[in-house]
Amino acid sequence: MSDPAYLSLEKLRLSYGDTVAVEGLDLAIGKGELVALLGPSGCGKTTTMRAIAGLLSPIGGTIRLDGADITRVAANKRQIGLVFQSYALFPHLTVFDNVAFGLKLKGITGNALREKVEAGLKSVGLANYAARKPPELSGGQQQRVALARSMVMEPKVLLLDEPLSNLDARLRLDMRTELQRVQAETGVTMIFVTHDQAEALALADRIVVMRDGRIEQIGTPEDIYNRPVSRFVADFVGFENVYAVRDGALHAEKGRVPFTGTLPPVAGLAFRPRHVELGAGPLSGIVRGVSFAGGTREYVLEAAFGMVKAEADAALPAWSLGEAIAFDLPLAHAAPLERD
Ligand SMILES: Nc1ncnc2c1ncn2[C@@H]1O[C@H](COP(=O)(O)OP(=O)(O)OP(=O)(O)O)[C@@H](O)[C@H]1O
Repeated sequence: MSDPAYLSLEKLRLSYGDTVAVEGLDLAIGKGELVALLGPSGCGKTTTMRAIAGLLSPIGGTIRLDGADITRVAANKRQIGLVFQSYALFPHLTVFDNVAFGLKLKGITGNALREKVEAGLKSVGLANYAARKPPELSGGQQQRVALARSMVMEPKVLLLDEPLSNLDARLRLDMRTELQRVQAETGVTMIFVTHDQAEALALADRIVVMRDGRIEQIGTPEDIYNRPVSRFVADFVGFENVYAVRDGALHAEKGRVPFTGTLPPVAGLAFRPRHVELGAGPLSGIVRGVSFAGGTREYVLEAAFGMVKAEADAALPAWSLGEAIAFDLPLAHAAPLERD
């Protein structure tokens, strides 16, 4: 990340008619960075991408790329590539002609065209598939053709909207690696949209968590995973037990958690299920759910203050439904929240 503001969004405001979808968005992305926009459905991820691509005109704010104000520059003049979740390949054209399509529009022909297309296909591991047509390819291969088609245009920024969402779990993992490799080899700046936290954590240099058209938190995957700033982010990255801190006490949905230690001056505390200590401690709950999850067993406990999600090594003897368990929420493992 050499230049922290290769692409910058400043006070960006985006709407569909009277509906404001994105409000006051500030974001600076460095050259060569791989940034994930993460958030639930409807939080404004795609809308933000459409504005960066030039497919939606902002009602306020500025977009700068490589030192130039591109807020009002037409989409096809921005040098920004776009890969959508539906690959939108031309089914009747060969893989070669699909990848060549945009280059031809730019007037590139002959050997120069062939070399670029072949290099593009090689970069996504499809050098031997040039003569096939999209229906003769797997979903993952089609996705890679779409990636090659964007990459050969040598975009300054590549936008990927849910690029892996149509792939099965196995292909998804392969494509994650593929995206990281292409990004590392070409150094292209990439922004991708996902509502899958595992995907964002695995791929991104930085994650932008969005909520209701605003940014809730920006940080490295480690920041987001270990130090969520709010209940919203904590929920999103798997802290299933989130409590508010008020008047020196811990508050859950149904009342106070009878916590004896001194609480830090924060707005909330979040505990991952695997950090709930089962079998001993000052708290107690009845087992209302137990499920085997491979290496661990997941428990839902009903305590007086509400439900608690816990996890224990599957090698340990299992507690049964209806059994009462003592447990502890160890402060040492809690993530402190700046905002509830
Ligand atoms: N064409 C449209 N006309 C009116 N409102 C729209 C339009 N497209 C999106 N919206 C609204 O704008 C808001 C943001 O939508 P957006 O598609 O950016 O969300 P998203 O985070 O990408 O969601 P998803 O993960 O479901 O794709 C939502 O409230 C949505 O209903």
